[in-house]
Amino acid sequence: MEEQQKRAKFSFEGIRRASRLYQYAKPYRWQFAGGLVMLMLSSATSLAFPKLLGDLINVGQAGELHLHINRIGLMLVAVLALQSIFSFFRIRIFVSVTEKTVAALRQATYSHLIRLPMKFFSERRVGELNSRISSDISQLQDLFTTTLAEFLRQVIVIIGGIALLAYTSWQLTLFMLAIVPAICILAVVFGKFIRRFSKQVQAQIAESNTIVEETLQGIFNVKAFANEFFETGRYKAKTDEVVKTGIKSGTYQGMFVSFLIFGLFGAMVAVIWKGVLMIGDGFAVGDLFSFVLYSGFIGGSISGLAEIFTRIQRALGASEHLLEILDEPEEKIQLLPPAARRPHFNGEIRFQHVGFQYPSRKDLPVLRDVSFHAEPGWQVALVGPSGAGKSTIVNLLLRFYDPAVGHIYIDGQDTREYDLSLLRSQMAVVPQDVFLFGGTIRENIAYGDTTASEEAIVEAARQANAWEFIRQFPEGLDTIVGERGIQLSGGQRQRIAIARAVLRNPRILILDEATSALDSESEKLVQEALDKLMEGRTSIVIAHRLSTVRRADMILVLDKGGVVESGTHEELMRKSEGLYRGLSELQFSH
Ligand SMILES: Nc1ncnc2c1ncn2[C@@H]1O[C@H](COP(=O)(O)OP(=O)(O)OP(=O)(O)O)[C@@H](O)[C@H]1O
Repeated sequence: MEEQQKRAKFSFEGIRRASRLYQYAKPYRWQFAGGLVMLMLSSATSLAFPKLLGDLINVGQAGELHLHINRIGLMLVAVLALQSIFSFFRIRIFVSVTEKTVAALRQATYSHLIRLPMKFFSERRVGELNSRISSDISQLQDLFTTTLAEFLRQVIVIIGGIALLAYTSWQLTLFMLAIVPAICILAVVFGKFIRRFSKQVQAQIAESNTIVEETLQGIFNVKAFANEFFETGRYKAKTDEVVKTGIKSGTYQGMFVSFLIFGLFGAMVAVIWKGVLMIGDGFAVGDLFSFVLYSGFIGGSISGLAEIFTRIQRALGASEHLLEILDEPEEKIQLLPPAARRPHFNGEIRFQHVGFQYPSRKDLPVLRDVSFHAEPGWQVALVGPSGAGKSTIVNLLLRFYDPAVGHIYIDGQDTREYDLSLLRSQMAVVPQDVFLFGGTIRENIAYGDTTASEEAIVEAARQANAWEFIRQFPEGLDTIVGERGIQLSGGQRQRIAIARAVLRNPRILILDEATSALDSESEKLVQEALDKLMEGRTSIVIAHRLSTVRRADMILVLDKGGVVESGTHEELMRKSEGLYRGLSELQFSH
């Protein structure tokens, strides 16, 4: 029952909601109208054929073929020529409108998607979002280029055809109409039933594609865990499901087609039978011939409508998915003028009784009553066992999320009151797993400030101790890294990330220390670069090795979401029962 209600709502609400996507086509509405005119003209000319052929037979029957053959022949050629011209322009115009509309829709969806808050991304899979932009939009493209045009053409043929038929013989038209619409209604009901299956097949195909995408992206893990057979099994199970549903859907489709053939051709036979009985008295053989042709046109169009109806419903489903994304509220970010990006903050940070849980797991408090105060230029180290909430503190500072209770102040002002883009422009992150985009080293460093000059980039690389190794590559800054380029070592990637941060010149620096050990030479270079980078800025360091936090101005020891100890290394070491001292002894005992 509930399912049915939902589906009924889907039809009416769906069309209304999907019509909102019309805004992307609006700039091209006149062009689209031109295409519609072409479509109407080409459909109308196609309606002239049966009439002309019928006339040809009639004059033949009357033995006057030689008198009229040239006239009718020429008219047929003219109709053909007109139809070709109209069809060419219809396709050309519709394709151009569609391409532009679909590109606008793609751009709008992507630009919206990338502005959504982190909360949105932490709850969704990349593969799923990817398919929104690729396959859902392609379905809409089909709708605009072929489906809609087909739909209108069929409607014109049906209405125009019936009008012409009624003109030839209204009795025979009534007879035909008594049979065909009944079949048409049955066809639509059947078509709706089939649609359920094609939707299911699509969903299953999307799921199996997600497996391919995720395992290829994470191929390192798949291989390292020797899980090739496990993944093959998982993929096989999913694709086997597709086969099962696909075959079921195919069976019903087959039944649907046979039903249409039997019903429609049966109707045609009935019409011919009735028509033959009516010949004579102003109704000639040629008229019956054109009548049957028109009925064929109409029958074909009606059966085509059911398929088109299914396609429109599918496109409605796709637009529903897209609208779901487009309706998600964006983060309040904006393009900052370069002047606004200049150092702005002093870098004083205060957490006041901050409590937090992730929106996706509301029952699990991740931070409880976290309070601390860092003076500008301080180096604050966050230590504590895995899952203690260190990264969460950073997430809140970057305002990926807002605290559930309490406040975070920067320079005495609540972070919620700052412009989000300005706030983030004052920070830079050197993450644990450095992500390099598949481009040149130059582009990767310039990610910190996309307007930076060549000199600034080189200087940043120098400061990050990265210039030495970059210079040794034959292509220098233009060396391609990432998927299709050379693979950099862990230490090199870290230094690229540091150069990125240097270029950004942030007031607040966030460092997520790499957990993987670098060799001592590389470690020295990275540490040196980091020390230089931290100079004169407030920095929050997520420390995994206690050896690096000794010089911190303040160490916050976190456990189960709360700050259990805080102070300098010396202060904390004095607490004989303290967690920090315990952890410290554990790390240095071997
Ligand atoms: N996006 C998220 N949605 C729901 N829960 C999350 C999310 N991110 C982290 N958590 C949970 O919040 C808790 C704290 O995680 P957090 O990443 O802050 O810990 P951490 O101290 O940085 O750990 P580690 O040192 O292992 O990185 C964990 O229990 C984790 O499962």
